Amino acid sequence: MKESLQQYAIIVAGGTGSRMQHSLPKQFIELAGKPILMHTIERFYTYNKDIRIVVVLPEDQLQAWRTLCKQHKFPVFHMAVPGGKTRFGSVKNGLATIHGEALVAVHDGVRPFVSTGIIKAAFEQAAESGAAVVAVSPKDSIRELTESGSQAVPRVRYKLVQTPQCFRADLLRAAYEQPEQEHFTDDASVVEQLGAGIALVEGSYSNIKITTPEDLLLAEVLVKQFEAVP
Ligand SMILES: Nc1ccn([C@@H]2O[C@H](COP(=O)(O)OP(=O)(O)OP(=O)(O)O)[C@@H](O)[C@H]2O)c(=O)n1
Ligand SMILES: C[C@](O)(CO)[C@H](O)COP(=O)(O)O
Repeated sequence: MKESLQQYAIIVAGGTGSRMQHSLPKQFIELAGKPILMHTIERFYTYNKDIRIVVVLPEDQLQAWRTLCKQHKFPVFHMAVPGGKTRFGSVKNGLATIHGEALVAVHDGVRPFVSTGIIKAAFEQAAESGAAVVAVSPKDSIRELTESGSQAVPRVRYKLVQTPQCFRADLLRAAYEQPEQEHFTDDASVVEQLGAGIALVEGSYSNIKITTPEDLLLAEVLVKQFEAVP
């Protein structure tokens, strides 16, 4: 039987959160008494106590993060590294700390409501096929913008992509050797550029990316439900 590979999580939290219009980068805003980023890290540790966690932070926040971890007596061991100007640069910096054969999940630091079941399913699929991405079906109708206005498109042909996005480490490394391109909005788009197939794993409508102020209101509700039924 093949031994299972070491699992890593790169939790990207190197952004400024401009759309949140808050005085703090959104990953540090407190939810139920601790920064959003701590909730996110805990999800991966709850899933697997042996996972190795790499947290990517804005360079000027590294010291502040260490202080926050001390203040909150945050128990989860992790490596913290400085981010890049873009998400692509931040993932690349996180990936540079990972060597050898492994499975790597890339997850947004501002998606604290990912379930352990989804993390498990994404890792299992990546172990089988090399690349797996969590996604949900759209609930709204979709229109594509055209030169003359817009046009309805069949929504059954679309998925909304979330994180975690899990990959065999060698595939992810090769992908992030490529020069950054404008259409690289997530890790799957970078890996796909190599010609690799991407498997989809069912996500959850609770696995929101906290992006704009109204997401914080929703997060206040979700965190209560999540703490009751993790
Ligand atoms: N240079 C960057 C930009 C983004 N991210 C991370 O990627 C995730 C998803 O990005 P997004 O929600 O866009 O975060 P921000 O870039 O911080 O937000 P905004 O675009 O509103 O400024 C976040 O956890 C964010 O911290 C990162 O690690 N490094
Ligand atoms: C990676 C991602 O969360 C998948 O939905 C998304 O692409 C991030 O986009 P953002 O513009 O960096 O928030």
